[in-house]
Amino acid sequence: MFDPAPEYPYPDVHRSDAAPAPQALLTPVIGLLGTWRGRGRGGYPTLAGEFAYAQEVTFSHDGRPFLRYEARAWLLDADGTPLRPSARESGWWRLQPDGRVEALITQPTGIAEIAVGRAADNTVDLSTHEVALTPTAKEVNATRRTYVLTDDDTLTFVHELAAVGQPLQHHLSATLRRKEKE
Ligand code: HEM
Repeated sequence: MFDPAPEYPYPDVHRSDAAPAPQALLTPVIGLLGTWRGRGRGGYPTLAGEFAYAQEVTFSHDGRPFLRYEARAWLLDADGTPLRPSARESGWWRLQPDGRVEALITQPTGIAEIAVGRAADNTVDLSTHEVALTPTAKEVNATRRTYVLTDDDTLTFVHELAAVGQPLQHHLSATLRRKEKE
């Protein structure tokens, strides 16, 4: 006979004052917990021009020393009206002693990144360790992501990209605000 399992008993939490308490290694990234939303601009030498976009980013944890990370973006026209869905990605940021971070990030465009870096002084800086591509993905060689908490409720994000034959350079910058605490 089928014995149904109970509901998953360890939900993710999006704030530092909820149970379970964040694991001690998460200390340098505690300020990121929650959902962030804002606007940015992007471009690349291979693209016709700059573009405007909006982005929503969520960090949560389940009491263990890693963050669950999710981000989705959508393009905006000159009036701020949504044009179409754009990049999405999700992954895991594994916190190590001394603020070292190992991140695994995958995208529906066939790109899987392993990035390493540090979280310290309200800044997380992640650079490519390895990129894996599905057979039909665009060529991506490296990225660099910098997240800076400029105050409790403001997160800036800069993304640099080495792809399709171009050296590492600016692809995106955004300023995000914390959504109401859940
Ligand atoms: C907020 C997130 C992002 C936004 C809004 C964004 C936006 C865009 C846009 C608008 C394009 C032009 C093609 C198109 O219209 O779809 C593009 C191209 C591209 N993006 Fe992004 N992107 C984002 C994140 C990323 C990330 C994380 C990577 C790689 C790890 C990436 C790699 C690329 C590559 C390789 C191209 C193709 C360039 C070419 O073929 O000339 N993007 N992006």
